Amino acid sequence: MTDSTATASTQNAGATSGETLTVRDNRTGQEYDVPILDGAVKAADLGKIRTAEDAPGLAVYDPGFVNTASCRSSVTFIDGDKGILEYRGYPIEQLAEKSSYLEVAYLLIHGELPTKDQYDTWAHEITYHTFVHENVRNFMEGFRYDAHPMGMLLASVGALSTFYPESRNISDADNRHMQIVRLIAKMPTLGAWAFRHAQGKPYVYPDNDLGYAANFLAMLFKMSEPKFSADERLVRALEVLFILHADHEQNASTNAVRSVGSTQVDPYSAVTAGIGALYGPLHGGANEAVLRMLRRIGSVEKVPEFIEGVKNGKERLMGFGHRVYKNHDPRATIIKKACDDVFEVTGVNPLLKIAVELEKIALEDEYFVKRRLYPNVDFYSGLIYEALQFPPEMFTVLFAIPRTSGWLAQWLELVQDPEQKIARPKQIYTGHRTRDFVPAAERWR
Ligand SMILES: CC(=O)SCCNC(=O)CCNC(=O)[C@H](O)C(C)(C)COP(=O)(O)OP(=O)(O)OC[C@H]1O[C@@H](n2cnc3c(N)ncnc32)[C@H](O)[C@@H]1OP(=O)(O)O
Ligand SMILES: O=C([O-])CC(=O)C(=O)O
Repeated sequence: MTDSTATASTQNAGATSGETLTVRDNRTGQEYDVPILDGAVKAADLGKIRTAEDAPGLAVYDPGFVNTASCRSSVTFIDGDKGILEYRGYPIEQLAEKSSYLEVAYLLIHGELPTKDQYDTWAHEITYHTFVHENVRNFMEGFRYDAHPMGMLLASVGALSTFYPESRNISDADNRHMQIVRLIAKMPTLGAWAFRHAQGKPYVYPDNDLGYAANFLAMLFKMSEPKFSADERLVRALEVLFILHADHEQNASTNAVRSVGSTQVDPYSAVTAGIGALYGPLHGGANEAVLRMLRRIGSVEKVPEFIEGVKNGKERLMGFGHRVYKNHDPRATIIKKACDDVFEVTGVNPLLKIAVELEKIALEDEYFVKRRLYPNVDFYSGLIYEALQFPPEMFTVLFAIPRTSGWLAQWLELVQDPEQKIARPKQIYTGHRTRDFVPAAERWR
């Protein structure tokens, strides 16, 4: 039993469909009878008793992993009911206010805040690995003019693995460190090039004299909008967004990184899987979807009608709801405040009014209250990105870049974990059983 506070009765081992399994919570002494379905017990039915040992001989059926802990981790702590998020024990509010993205990346990867020397070495390493091989650049130039930047990023990160074949040796600590540095360093370069590609503009090389976020902005906007690399308030706003997006325990993309990483593949391939998962509109792609939704709604007057559509199941309120946060997402609160700082420089994004009205109506509406749906990290971030003149297609790239440090921290934890096994879930088979094959010539006669 891995959960020290709860055990289950094993008296029903070997039970089959239609029967029930009795599980006992040792903390409360309470016993539950849970139904057995096709040789499995629904994890949701097990309540607080969640380990596979609770149902000996049976699979635990848990679509979407609502009640399944896939790993032990010391990277990020979330209390979804209280709206608490901590990286390595440090509250997100303090990190967003007082730290820098590179310091947070160091913290996530190494587990502790850096000393001055450690930070200087780390920042130097990251800064001097921002350049990307010219053949990757040529590869990126081959994409269609309207290629989605997330698709370009995904493919380019996958391609990087071929430039560093030594990255397949994941048992060597120095080698692992080198790939972690390379990935964190090169993501902004690849992201900026994907953006320039869509704009039909020449790619801009990294400037090693600039900090992480400032360098990224320079590669994006140099020649067209130099003010974005100059205004410190905007650089800081981007830095804060990077900190807020750096990690979020076992979200879908991190789970993808861990799942692929569990095969002991190189970290570029594992992170590529994470980028693919993040691209989806129910995950990181929601920030792009929110902006498109706000534009489609068009005015504050149309908000009630839109909300009705959501309640009738015709629409989904993008940027709302979360698997873990059932009270509020602390990142959304910080981002909403950051909007004010950014809009002071750029002018207010007119879509803000629609977003605020959506939140106001939703938070008073029984549908959302009952389901405990609140704005998540993606609800307000797009408004800042748009004020910084990013097109919506870039929003998820702006998520993927900082999430790379979190993915890699979790990957590192995974490959160093002696309990780690290849991720290979069971299934509940619902198809045909053995039947005789009839050759095509006979079937089509
Ligand atoms: C960085 C991130 O990934 S943050 C999340 C970004 N994603 C989004 O913003 C997309 C919109 N939100 C959603 O789709 C969901 O809330 C998710 C994917 C984030 C979480 O999904 P789950 O934990 O599986 O919740 P689930 O889909 O079971 O929702 C529970 C109930 O709330 C409803 N619901 C959940 N989110 C929403 C929403 N945004 N709008 C309308 N209804 C919603 C569901 O329809 C369901 O209702 P029901 O019980 O009547 O069937
Ligand atoms: O944790 C989740 O499910 C999604 C999320 O908020 C994130 O990845 O930042």
